[in-house]
Amino acid sequence: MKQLANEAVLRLRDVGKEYRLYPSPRARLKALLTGRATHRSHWALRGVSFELRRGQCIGVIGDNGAGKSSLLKLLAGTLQPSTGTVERVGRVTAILELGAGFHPDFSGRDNLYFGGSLIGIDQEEMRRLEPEIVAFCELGEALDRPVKTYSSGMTVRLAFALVTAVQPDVLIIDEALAVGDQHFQKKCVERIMAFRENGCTILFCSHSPYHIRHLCDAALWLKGGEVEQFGPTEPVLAAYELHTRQRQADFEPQAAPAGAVPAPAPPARASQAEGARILSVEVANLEPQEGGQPALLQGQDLVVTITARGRGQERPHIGFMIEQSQGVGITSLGTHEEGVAPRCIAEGVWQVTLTFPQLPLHSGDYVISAYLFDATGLVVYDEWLHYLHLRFVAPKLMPGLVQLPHRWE
Ligand SMILES: Nc1ncnc2c1ncn2[C@@H]1O[C@H](COP(=O)(O)OP(=O)(O)OP(=O)(O)O)[C@@H](O)[C@H]1O
Repeated sequence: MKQLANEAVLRLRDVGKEYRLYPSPRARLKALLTGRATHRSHWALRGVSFELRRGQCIGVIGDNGAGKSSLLKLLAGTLQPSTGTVERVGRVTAILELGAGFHPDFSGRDNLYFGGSLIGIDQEEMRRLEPEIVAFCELGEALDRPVKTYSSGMTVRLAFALVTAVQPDVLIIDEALAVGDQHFQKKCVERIMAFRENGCTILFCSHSPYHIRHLCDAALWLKGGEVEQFGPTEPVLAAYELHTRQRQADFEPQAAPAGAVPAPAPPARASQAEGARILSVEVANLEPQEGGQPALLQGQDLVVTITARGRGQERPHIGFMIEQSQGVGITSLGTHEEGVAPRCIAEGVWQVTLTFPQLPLHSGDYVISAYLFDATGLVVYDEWLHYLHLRFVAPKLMPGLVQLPHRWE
């Protein structure tokens, strides 16, 4: 069958998922035996309808408990919907709960055949794929040891190599990739990107707005089990970030009054890469203000210096983002995207200075974030999200957000 570029590969119609909560295991058994309902029901998803087309990359976002994992499991087919239908076209592969299907007493190699048969790879095909999988997972001699002797990182490597040995039509990924070392994470991301270039539809759930912004062409925001928004990434992400900030403000009644902006906050996320982290983010010519007001930028140039420690000898990449304080993204930049190499200022310590001459923004309050990436720019080592709020006063008062390059005739 000829496959059309905009053909739907996944279609959900009015999908709901109910979890039944019993007061005790005994009550569950009793309900089973008597057929009388003694449970409390919890609808983790309700009325979810959308379509994914071939080649789309979708990021799923939402607060804890919004139903993201339940949705991914329904799409993967490891969970059945309580209402509605999920239609899949072609091969759907899920990287969820990696390694959960392995048999602990079998060797890694035997588990390839065992696990492969569960995801539709027969013995003959596995014999053909085995050398590639073995090379990718880099387990060496450990491959012939029982899986129960593996670390969680080793299990993930084997499982990832197995489930991605054949390019699927749809790839579903949760945060499982956070396990495993940076070297392997990078390989995984590269493989996923290659799938994407070959027209595979990718759906992933991530708490990293950077990855969603850069990898996805659409975002799906789940709120309380329902689709709050589904559409092009940027507006959905901006709306979600605004919601997150409002939620935070509701939870922090002691925080500064409306309009006031907090002083530099500690980093939003500590680095997980051995030692790789942002060391400082400095903005030149900032004058602190009283009464919780954001620091005032003196002059018209915005000059930001970001210093970071890399991983070993690797030359990392550095990213920057500026947004309106109320959550509208303005620009994000990365050295990897512009072929810029951060300068080395001490062993393993790197720095960039980013200058926006005559900052073309209108007067207002802004917030900046800094990112540290690996040498490919794919893996985020560290992120200081909304690190510094600042106020900028443009020479002229004009409505709007930014002065675009323009020409009058
Ligand atoms: N097996 C289960 N039995 C009962 N309730 C469940 C079960 N799995 C999930 N839930 C509930 O369903 C809701 C959605 O859970 P889900 O794990 O899908 O959310 P999530 O968006 O992935 O959350 P998180 O970001 O915290 O991982 C939550 O209220 C959760 O407590």
